[in-house]
Amino acid sequence: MATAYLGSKKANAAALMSSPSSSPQRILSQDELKKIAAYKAVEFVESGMVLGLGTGSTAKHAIDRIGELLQQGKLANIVGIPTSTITHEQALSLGIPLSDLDNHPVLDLAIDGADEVDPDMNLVKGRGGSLLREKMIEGCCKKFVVIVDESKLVDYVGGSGLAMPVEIVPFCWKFTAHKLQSLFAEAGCDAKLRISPQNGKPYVTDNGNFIIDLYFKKDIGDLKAAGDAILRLAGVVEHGMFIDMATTLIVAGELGVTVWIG
Ligand SMILES: O=C(CO)[C@H](O)[C@H](O)COP(=O)(O)O
Repeated sequence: MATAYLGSKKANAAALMSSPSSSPQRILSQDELKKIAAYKAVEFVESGMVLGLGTGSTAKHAIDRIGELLQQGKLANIVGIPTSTITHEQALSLGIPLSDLDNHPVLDLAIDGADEVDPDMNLVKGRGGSLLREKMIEGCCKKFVVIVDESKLVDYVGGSGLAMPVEIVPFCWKFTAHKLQSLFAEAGCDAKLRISPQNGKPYVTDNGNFIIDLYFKKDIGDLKAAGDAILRLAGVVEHGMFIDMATTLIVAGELGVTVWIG
């Protein structure tokens, strides 16, 4: 599969958006594309690195690959910092040595998926529920490599019509959900408590919190201002917009892999 290395965010966003994602003849499955992006990202990993290990079906492929390379002796002395309990368990099962931010406050590299990527490499993350730990860990990395299949590319944050998650404390969650919805009334925001499909109860994060999923009908505009307004609400722990955090974006599509360096 061909790889293109691109440098300028705006120009290449346009190029990526015009890639033929709507082609009627789909050759590779979405999961195969995720795996291709993940394996490409692992090419950035070197022995001795402290690595942020992301969460989700795309990041899972990268962690499997890191485990495989360690077992083959092609990588050594890796320290992984997992972004969720599920990733912690996966990494442990693969024999990847693990640590945490208390012991390794600066990471060499993190690899993680995303739910949306806008033309400026701003992300929506957290549909898998791990946004707080992801943001803490990925905010401490010298390099943050984001891996997606081309379906994750959007014109603007919220543009997929799917959720922008916000982690909140459980105390009076309806009050906080209402405040969040009111904040984005002009964008036609709908705020919904995330429910666990396993037990029909509120979804509880690794940190014991709830998640409110925000759905926007329109572009919310200034992301930094929106993020700051969300964080000013008492009851909010963190939001799923990762603004100006990604340093490298790897997109796998039907025509090949694009490595987009911000
Ligand atoms: O933010 C995340 C988890 O909290 C994931 O990175 C995001 O949901 C993408 O998941 P997937 O790789 O399964 O599509």
